[in-house]
Amino acid sequence: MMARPGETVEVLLPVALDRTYTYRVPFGIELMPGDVVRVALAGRETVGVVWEGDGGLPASSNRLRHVEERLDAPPLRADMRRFVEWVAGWTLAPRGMVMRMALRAPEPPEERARLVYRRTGREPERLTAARSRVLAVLADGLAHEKRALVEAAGVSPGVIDALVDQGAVTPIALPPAPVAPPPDPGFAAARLSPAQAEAAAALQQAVAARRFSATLLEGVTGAGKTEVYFEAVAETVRQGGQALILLPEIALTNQFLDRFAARFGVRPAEWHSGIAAKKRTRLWHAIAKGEAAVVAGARSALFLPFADLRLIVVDEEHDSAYKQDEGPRYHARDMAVVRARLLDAPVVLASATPSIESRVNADRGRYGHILLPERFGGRALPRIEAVDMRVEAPERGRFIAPRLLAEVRRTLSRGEQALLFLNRRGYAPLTLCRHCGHRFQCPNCTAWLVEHRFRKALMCHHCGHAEPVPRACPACRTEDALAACGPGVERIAEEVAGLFPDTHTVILSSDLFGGTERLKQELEAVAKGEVELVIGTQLVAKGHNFPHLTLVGVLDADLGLGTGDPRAAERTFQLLGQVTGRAGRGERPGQALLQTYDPGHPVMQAMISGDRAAFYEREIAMRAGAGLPPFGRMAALTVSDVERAPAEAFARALVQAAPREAAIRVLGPAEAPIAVLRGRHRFRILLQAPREVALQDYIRAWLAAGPKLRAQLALDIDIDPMNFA
Ligand SMILES: Nc1ncnc2c1ncn2[C@@H]1O[C@H](COP(=O)(O)OP(=O)(O)OP(=O)(O)O)[C@@H](O)[C@H]1O
Ligand SMILES: [Zn+2]
Repeated sequence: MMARPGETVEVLLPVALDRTYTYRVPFGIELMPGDVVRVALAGRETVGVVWEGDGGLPASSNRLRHVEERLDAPPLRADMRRFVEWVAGWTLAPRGMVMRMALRAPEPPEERARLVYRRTGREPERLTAARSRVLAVLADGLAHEKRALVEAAGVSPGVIDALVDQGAVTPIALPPAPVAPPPDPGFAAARLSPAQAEAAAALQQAVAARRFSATLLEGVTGAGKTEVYFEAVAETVRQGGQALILLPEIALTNQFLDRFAARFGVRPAEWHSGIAAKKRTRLWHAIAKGEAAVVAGARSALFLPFADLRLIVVDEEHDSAYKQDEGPRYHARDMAVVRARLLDAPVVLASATPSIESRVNADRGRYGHILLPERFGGRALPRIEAVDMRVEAPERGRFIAPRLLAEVRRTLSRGEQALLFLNRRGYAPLTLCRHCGHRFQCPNCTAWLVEHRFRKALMCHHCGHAEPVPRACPACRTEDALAACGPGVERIAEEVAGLFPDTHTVILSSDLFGGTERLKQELEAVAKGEVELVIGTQLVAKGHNFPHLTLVGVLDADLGLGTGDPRAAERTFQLLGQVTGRAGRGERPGQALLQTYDPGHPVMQAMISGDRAAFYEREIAMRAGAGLPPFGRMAALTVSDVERAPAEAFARALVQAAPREAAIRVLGPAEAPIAVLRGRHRFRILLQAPREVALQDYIRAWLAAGPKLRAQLALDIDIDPMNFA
């Protein structure tokens, strides 16, 4: 509904509030929902969005502030406004905070034209040596950029300016190069296997239908799922629509971008926090104009202002990196399905190890289900065996069992690549004093400090606290008595260096010196086979294609089990499935060894037998029996305070105020497993309810009537929690 000068508009502001603010429309403009406006709030200027509500009323009060101006920005479209409402309603995050994610770069970009220089044909009044060198370069009759010209002629920029002043050279303004060159769907279509072709055809049909559909594309590791969904993307581009591909670790996936370029002739537009601000702004506006046809992005790309989004692909849909763990706590996979539904467009969820949620949706017919049960090109899945650490223990102070060591040797001697996987950064997860037993704990968190030898520091993996490793124990003052307990990847690297001193080894861990750029390079070197032995954390498990890798050794396959997380078995199954799935993707067959103290565990059994179906069946039955997601719904409320007592008292008061509702169980409060985090004491309340209960409505009503937060208290709401720490 339009609001005219003198009437009111409701404006949603990017602040932690649910409500909209009323402003008066100034003279000279009319405003519609979705318009991006600049307004003053509490003495500060801020950019907001005209929202649905009671706008369009006569502004009776003279005290009402007026809108400062409407920005020259693409309006937030109706489908995006509905999406914002939906995400806020689901996560119970303030609408303003969700809208903020949709308004990442509203200010119009500086579209600075590129200047190129050409000869006019007129001679300069005075011909110096420098000037004639420039004219010689320009003798090809083409237009050159200033920087190129300066370099080619070996002159200073002033020489070119002087030639322009004298009319010998003229600048020409070219429009800026497109921020996202168009992909060509016909560039190099892959030759698909019959199974792939069938899967691709089904997805292309879903795109052609231009209706909502959700499809689980489940294919074993190396099945070629990427090639399959690329065909759906191609179909979308052919029809003139836009496609979004979500990836969990987009900042690291040069390989993916190159594969896209091999298929479509150009790389897709990339959207993640590593993209420079200027480029992001240009991209944001290009996407709003419908110019960027394909975007590959992190979860925040869901909030991009697509003009004509007709396909969403969520690759590695099981990945827990899709859950945002601060601010609005949304799960990008689930919200991708919502966004697709609001757009009436298809969404494809791809994984070799689907989430239980998606599997259940597929089993129940809510999602389509496409299976690729075999690897591409007739390649075999790796052979997987357990190494029973109770009977095949490594030597004292070592972490690699003799059998795994022998396999590493054999692999290297054949000129193939091996990966040792341990999902733990640093050197040792615990440091203690041999003399008095003192353990190094984080001053801000209930967590042991992890020793990082390369950085020569003890670090907290929760808050980032770091301190130098002391010579003397701070408790008993004994010198040189500190002992490292347990291994991290750095310690494995030390063991390997002793055993294979001449082997080209690399550690891949998110805290590698040199950051993302270095990691990308190392990953590429691994893919090219330039590295013989890789030691890595979960970062190496994600979607990479390492054709030379034939052996994967998992040093502690039990690591993720035995936590209180209801998804512990599922997560471990996925992680082990992904990391072992890196082996044998090239010419040579692969194998994997899992070091475990519990080879009979259902997860280990599923890995060894390869009977994935049995694992899903069992896990789904267990969840159904216990009323756990996706059969029941959960929410976690975390109360925190800098002091312990008020946090606990408030959590208790909150539980006491919980309305009685037969179907909803309110558990707690209990101290959170990480009882103190970043200096805040934490108490947790868990809610469990059957699927059909509107849990958000219950929580909303409860909190509205319950005790009010005061002073340092904070309450954090997590619907469908993935993190129970
Ligand atoms: N039709 C095809 N033609 C040529 N090569 C293909 C084809 N399909 C797949 N491949 C190759 O097979 C390998 C595995 O494919 P891809 O990475 O898409 O598998 P995936 O199913 O995504 O595996 P994962 O789940 O482990 O990431 C890649 O090197 C890919 O280039
Ligand atoms: Zn800490």
